[in-house]
Amino acid sequence: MGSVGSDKQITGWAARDSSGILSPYKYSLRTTGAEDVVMKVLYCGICHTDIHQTKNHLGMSNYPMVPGHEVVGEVIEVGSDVTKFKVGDVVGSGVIVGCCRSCGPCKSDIEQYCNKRVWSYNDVYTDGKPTQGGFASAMVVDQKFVVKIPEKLAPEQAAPLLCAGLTVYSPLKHLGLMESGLKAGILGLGGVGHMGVKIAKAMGHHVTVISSSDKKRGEAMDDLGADAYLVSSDTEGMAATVDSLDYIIDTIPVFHPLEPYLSLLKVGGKHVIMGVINEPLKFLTPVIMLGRKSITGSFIGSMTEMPEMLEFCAEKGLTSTIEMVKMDYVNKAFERLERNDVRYRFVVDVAGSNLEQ
Ligand SMILES: NC(=O)C1=CN([C@@H]2O[C@H](COP(=O)(O)OP(=O)(O)OC[C@H]3O[C@@H](n4cnc5c(N)ncnc54)[C@H](OP(=O)(O)O)[C@@H]3O)[C@@H](O)[C@H]2O)C=CC1
Ligand SMILES: O=C/C=C/c1ccc(O)c(O)c1
Ligand SMILES: [Zn+2]
Ligand SMILES: [Zn+2]
Repeated sequence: MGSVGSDKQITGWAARDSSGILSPYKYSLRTTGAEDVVMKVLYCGICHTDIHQTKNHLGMSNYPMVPGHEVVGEVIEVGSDVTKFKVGDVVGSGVIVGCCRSCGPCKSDIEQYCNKRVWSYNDVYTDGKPTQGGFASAMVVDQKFVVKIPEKLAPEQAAPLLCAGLTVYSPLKHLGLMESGLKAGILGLGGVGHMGVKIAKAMGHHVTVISSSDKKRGEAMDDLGADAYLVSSDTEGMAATVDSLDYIIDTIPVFHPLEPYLSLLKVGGKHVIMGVINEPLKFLTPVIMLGRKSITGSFIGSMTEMPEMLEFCAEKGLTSTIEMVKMDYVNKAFERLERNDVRYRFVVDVAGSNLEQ
């Protein structure tokens, strides 16, 4: 297996243009560097960001693009200076695979905010080659950006934690929102949102799901354990919830008005924006001033928080709720995710899809 990381040709599934349609694509892995971990990809979750990127919603996409940043794999080779991992370990990697290591954010262990961050795909690595993601038979990742998957977690269910789980855990920790008894709003019950419900419940919060439809009510309450379910177009329900929430995790991936949701926050409440939205959001200033409310954003989490979040999930018995598919279903899965037809994360069984055949 030692040759896999030595400019070996592998197969991934790549988008070639903004249609976003993925098809098999052969490319070479970089030669294994001293700090590199080579993993055979086992599973990779499909995040809504993969749609934004493959369909060029942000106008910055380069093709061919192999997406996928919720990657769980088995270590098949390690570089000479790798100390944290050995062959056979089950490991994960996420959205970021590189940073400068010398700026303020890097020195403060919040390297996700490094302006020289290297994205796991649709970016250029330090060797000048394009980065490619987890919908591929293998990946090479610097050990700093690799995490061990706790044995208590099933690898396929751990995959969505590497982006969706971390994206919720990090702002709750950073904003001091981990104490029990808080009142949470989870806006948009998709991949990130469903982990929001599970993580907030595990922290002892009272969780209200705020959804665009009534379709997920039963599952949200019965399966995910939400305490309340509010449809955003239900004016009476929204009015009854005004001034009651400590925070809202906003995962809506498209333009939406903020004022109806900001009014649900208590004095001092926090609206945390997660969605990647390519047009300006607007709101009238009194809605935040007359309540000292904050609107903030948050981007994944750090590599220090990653193992902490996985351990939190393992200890609390939290897993993601997934629909597992093979790679030949990936285009259908993207299409279903885009039309809000998944409960709650697709995970591709990459190793079981025999990409190298
Ligand atoms: N900041 C960060 O670090 C991260 C950002 N993201 C971004 O967060 C967003 C959500 O990602 P993810 O959870 O994977 O996406 P999903 O598609 O899985 O979930 C989004 C949810 O938002 C709601 N929604 C979808 N379309 C609309 C619409 N037109 N109007 C109102 N509500 C809508 C739906 O919930 P319901 O049916 O309940 O209304 C849907 O399930 C994306 O923009 C993604 O790029 C993702 C990960 C990390
Ligand atoms: O899924 C994780 C990535 C989120 C993300 C946040 C901000 C941004 O500009 C992106 O391109 C992606
Ligand atoms: Zn993601
Ligand atoms: Zn940096």
